[in-house]
Parts: sequence; structure tokens; C-alpha cells
Amino acid sequence: MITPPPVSFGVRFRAAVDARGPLCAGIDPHRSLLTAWGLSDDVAGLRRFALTATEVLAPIVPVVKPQSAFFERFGSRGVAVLEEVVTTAREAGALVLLDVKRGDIGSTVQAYADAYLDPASPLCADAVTASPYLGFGSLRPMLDVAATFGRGVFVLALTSNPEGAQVQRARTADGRTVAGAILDEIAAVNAGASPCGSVGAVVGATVGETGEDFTRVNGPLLAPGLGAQGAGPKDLRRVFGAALHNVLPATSRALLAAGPSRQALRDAAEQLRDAFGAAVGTADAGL
Ligand SMILES: O=C(O)c1cc(=O)[nH]c(=O)n1[C@@H]1O[C@H](COP(=O)(O)O)[C@@H](O)[C@H]1O
Repeated sequence: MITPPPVSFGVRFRAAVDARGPLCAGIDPHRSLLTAWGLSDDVAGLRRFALTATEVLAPIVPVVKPQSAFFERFGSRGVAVLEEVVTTAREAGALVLLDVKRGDIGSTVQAYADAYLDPASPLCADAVTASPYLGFGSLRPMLDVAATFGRGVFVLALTSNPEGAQVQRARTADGRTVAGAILDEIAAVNAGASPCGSVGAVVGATVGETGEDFTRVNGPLLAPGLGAQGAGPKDLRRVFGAALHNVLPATSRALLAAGPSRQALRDAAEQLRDAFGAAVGTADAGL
């Protein structure tokens, strides 16, 4: 029997955002948020926080993005909670973008791909974040595993933090910026894909005008930096211009601070989704 090819992440991403509106809900259990929610800074508090947020948000947003470090700080029991978050979110119909920002030599990248993108792994998500700063080609094993299993990879291009410019806006020998060269590499992988490719770019909503044409990426554009890092919906048009249609606005602290009330958290997510929907021009898409 011939197994049909998996539905690509690009197809699943487009369908999810069209159905639920543009919002990536970050699940970042900061110590300060556990305290604000009246929870203890231990595995029990982590579990209550992360599962409450996931149960409320995963049925209404297209993508949830748990940040692995906040789970890893509790060791293997924290990682077990992360596994529960991934399973719970996927069962509720959200795509899970596991924020691990991995990058290494290619042979080790293969192991990261096996850990996060192969359905045989207990930590398998729909997509991961990856760092290309050991060279874009070093991520090839991750791109290959992602393609095999209908998964996605979000590659850091222009990060939201001010320090990123030191590396990302430096010029390469041919005059392009480092970030521009990374965007070209992503564009080459996604070329011809419809409705969009499965390799995303991470571009902070804080980066201002860059002169980059993000339409060439032909893939999801993850835009963190909204809320706690100072950017707002109106920054999206300035940064992304004609590529707004593929932008996935992401926010963590500004959303999670609305808890622990489930209703308040749900209301905050719906308000953010509507505001971002208006900003990226998809206000009437499934909202
Ligand atoms: O890849 C990311 O998600 C990411 C890239 C980037 O350039 N900037 C950035 O803030 N992030 C992540 O996005 C989240 C932002 O959180 P808030 O600032 O609380 O909204 C954190 O989990 C960051 O690790």
C-alpha cells in the first residue's frame, strides 16, 4: 500500500489562520507570572499555569508557542509538563510551535529534528524555531525531516531584541545583510509552494523598516515583540508591508497577564486576535 504524502505545514498553517484569525499565543510560564497567578514556583505551579493557559487558548487560536526554557528549568518533570501541553494543544485543534531556537552542526541538528519533528518522539510538535547562525545549510536535516512529516521550521531572521542587529544586519561579502541572505535561503526552499511554504521566518514586530521585501519568503512570518517588548498592531504594516497576509503576530506576557481567570484570558486572546486581524487585513477571516 502506498502511503499518501503528509499535508504540508504551509497548507495547515494557512488553513488554521484563515479559520481562527492571526494570533500565536505564547505559553511562557515566567516565575513572575506564576506568582501573579497565585501559584507556587514549582512543578505543580508550572503544570497548573501551563495547562490552564493551554486549555483556554488552544481551542481558539491557530497556533500556540510554548517556550521550552520555562519548562526545562524544572528538569525532567518540567519537560513532562511540556509534553502534556503539546498533546493538549494539538487535541484542541491548535498547531504547536515549539520554541526551542535550536541550531548546531548538521549531524546534531538531525537529532534535534528527531526530537521535535518526528512523530515517533514524545515531544513532537507541528513546528519548531531554529537558529541559522551556524550557517543556513546546517539546518538542512531539520528541513528534510519537517518536509517528510508535514512539519514546519521557523528560522530566526531579524529577531525582536535590539542586540540581534549586531549579527543580523551585518553585511556579507556580496553586500546583502546576513538577515537578507537568510531570507533568500528561506525563499529558495519555499519557492513555488502554494498557498505558502513550510519554512517560516521570524521577524520581530519591533524591527522597524528594514528595506526587505518579505513577500519573497512565501512562508509564515512569525512576528514576536508585541506587547511586553513594546511593539503594537500598528507596527506590523510598517515592518511587513505587502507581506502582511502571511504574518502571524505572537505575544506571550501581554496575553498571559490577563489570567488566572479563564474568562479574562479568553477575552484578552479574542481582543488581541481582533486587533491583529484588523492590522494584517484579515479581520473578517473566520472571526
Ligand atoms: O522565536 C521567538 O519566538 C522569538 C523570537 C524573537 O525574535 N523574539 C522573541 O521574543 N521570541 C520569543 O517570543 C516570546 C516573546 O514573549 P513576550 O515578550 O512576553 O511577548 C518569547 O518566548 C521569546 O523567546
